[in-house]
Amino acid sequence: MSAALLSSISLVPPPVPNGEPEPVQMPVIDFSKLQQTDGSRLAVIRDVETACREIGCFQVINHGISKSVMEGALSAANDFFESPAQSKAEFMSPDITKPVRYDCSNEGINKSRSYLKHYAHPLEEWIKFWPREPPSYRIKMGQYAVEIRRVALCLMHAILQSLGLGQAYLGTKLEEGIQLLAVNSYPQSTQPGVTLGLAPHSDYGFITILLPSCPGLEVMDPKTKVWMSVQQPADTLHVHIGDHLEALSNGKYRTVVHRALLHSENSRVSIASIHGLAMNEKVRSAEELVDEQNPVMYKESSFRDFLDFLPSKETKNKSYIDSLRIGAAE
Ligand SMILES: O=C(O)CCC(=O)C(=O)O
Ligand SMILES: [Fe+2]
Repeated sequence: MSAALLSSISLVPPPVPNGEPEPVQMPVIDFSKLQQTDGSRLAVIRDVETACREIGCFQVINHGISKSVMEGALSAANDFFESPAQSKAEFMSPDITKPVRYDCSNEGINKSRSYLKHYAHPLEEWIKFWPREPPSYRIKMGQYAVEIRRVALCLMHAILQSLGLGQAYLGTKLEEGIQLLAVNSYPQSTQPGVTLGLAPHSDYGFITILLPSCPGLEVMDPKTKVWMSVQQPADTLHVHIGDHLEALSNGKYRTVVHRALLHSENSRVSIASIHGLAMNEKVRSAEELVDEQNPVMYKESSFRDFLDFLPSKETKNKSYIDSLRIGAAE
């Protein structure tokens, strides 16, 4: 492992190199207060509502995931990408329905991102497909996957409450839902100025929780369309809203357009944990959020529909969320 890469596995973000925009502090949600039953939870639910409506992302503190679990997952990710090409190659496949997929082709939006994607819930069903190299990958990534899902479920219930639907709105559908880990690797930038690692896109699910080894994530301000460089203090988790939550909320909350830039001083790994409903479960705009002024704005769709959309011709002209928006320009 290179010294540069080793030094990037730390939860203390290195200083932002000269010439790059000042990072923006995102709204902060105190996760520990969501566990309380008194007014503190309601105050945090109001903060969740404001963050989701105004910017579509927030950061979570006091989530209870230990530093060693977070660092363990980042170092397992890093060690996987550093492992011999041969052990990564076994996961290369054009079939996007495979349980584990590695891609270093830098095609499409992956300007200079290599990634490993795999399902993570239920863990016992999927972990047997995960990489054996490095030997600690399954243990460390598995621990992180379980912990981050606990946080994700609580946040998704809080988001449903913030929409006025009640935290139990979807019954057990969130618990039965999928978790997909996108484990990303970006080289250190060799060019002066901004270099794209991952081109602008939104994530398909309800929420994505991101853990990076160093800065690089940018989110688009939904009002001004200006890119904001995300500041993620040590030990926090970055959460953003995905396409299916936009659809469920009937547009009250908007999916977050984001991209990743290469860092000028470090190579970078990030782990995106994507959470949504089960593969064939259709997401619909909540009836409670539909009235004469707010007619249904989205077609119903499932994760399976998203997988079918990816290789389709339609993908070339529009994003998945655009394909769901009723009345959007064809
Ligand atoms: O690496 C990042 O910061 C972003 C990753 C991402 O957007 C994704 O995996 O969908
Ligand atoms: Fe993303």
